[in-house]
Amino acid sequence: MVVVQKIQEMKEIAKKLKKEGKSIGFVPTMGYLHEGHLSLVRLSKQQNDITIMSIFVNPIQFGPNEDYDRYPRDFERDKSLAEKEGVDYIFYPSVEEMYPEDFKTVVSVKKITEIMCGKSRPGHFDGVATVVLKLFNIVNPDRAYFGQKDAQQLAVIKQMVKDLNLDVEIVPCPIVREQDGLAMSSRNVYLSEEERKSATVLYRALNLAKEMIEKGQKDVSSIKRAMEEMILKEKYTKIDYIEFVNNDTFEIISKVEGKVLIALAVFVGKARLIDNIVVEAK
Ligand SMILES: Nc1ncnc2c1ncn2[C@@H]1O[C@H](COP(=O)(O)OP(=O)(O)OP(=O)(O)O)[C@@H](O)[C@H]1O
Ligand SMILES: CC(C)(CO)[C@@H](O)C(=O)[O-]
Ligand code: BAL
Repeated sequence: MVVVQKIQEMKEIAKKLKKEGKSIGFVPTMGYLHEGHLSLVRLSKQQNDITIMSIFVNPIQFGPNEDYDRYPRDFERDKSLAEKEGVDYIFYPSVEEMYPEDFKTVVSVKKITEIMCGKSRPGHFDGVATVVLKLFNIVNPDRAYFGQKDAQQLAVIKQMVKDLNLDVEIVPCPIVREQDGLAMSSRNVYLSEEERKSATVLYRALNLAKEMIEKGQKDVSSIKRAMEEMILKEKYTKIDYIEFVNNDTFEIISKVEGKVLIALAVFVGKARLIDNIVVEAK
């Protein structure tokens, strides 16, 4: 496995691989790897000749009061996990390499970014779209792998790829969970032992919604109320949002119909955790 820190070098390697007729699978991450990230790598390895992972905690997708400084980082640990999984290249640039002093461009996907995480984290998806487009231009992947855990991010990237006619296939990957249902996230390390127990309520609340829908409940307000009650019963929790949207259009819905994405963000102590589930109403 090779670690590449310079953009020019990464571009030259990607160009050479393409010339040799090799397909490139790309797994963008912010590091502090867990089984969720590694599941993306495994799929990439099945579908491509070469797998490139990026590890970059992207400052422009964090708000001023968010956790950029304390976001967990451990490159040596990440390197050995990636190598064990068979990653061929890690692209690991510095902030200065990605954003030189005269950097001026923003990529902004409209509309679907006005709700959910986009509303709670103004500018977040501009930062994500900008860095992902840069990474695509550097790595030149045939396929790129994104987790369904960040469902809105996945929708933003798909929209950007479509709108800007990018030659990359976006491959969605299922959410990997701990045994008790908590979605794996680098941010889970922020949780104390007590908070970790409360954090299981995100997935429990999503399943409560699913059960209510399966029993015929179609009124979103009633389902949301039941979810809120369940979440707020747990210690250390504060709801950021619970949203029901059409899974294809990301339009907010008030009545359950067709394929619905139920997404939530909940603070458990200082950790802001997200999760979601797709439910198909009969
Ligand atoms: N539990 C998971 N299952 C599947 N994919 C995941 C999971 N967690 C993260 N991913 C995916 O891995 C990629 C990199 O995500 P990132 O490095 O932000 O990890 P994270 O653990 O989600 O961190 P964060 O704490 O910032 O949410 C994204 O495409 C993300 O959706
Ligand atoms: C896609 C991404 C690597 C862009 O910084 C990040 O948002 C993430 O890890 O999900
Ligand atoms: N996984 C999305 C990156 C972020 O929360 O900033």
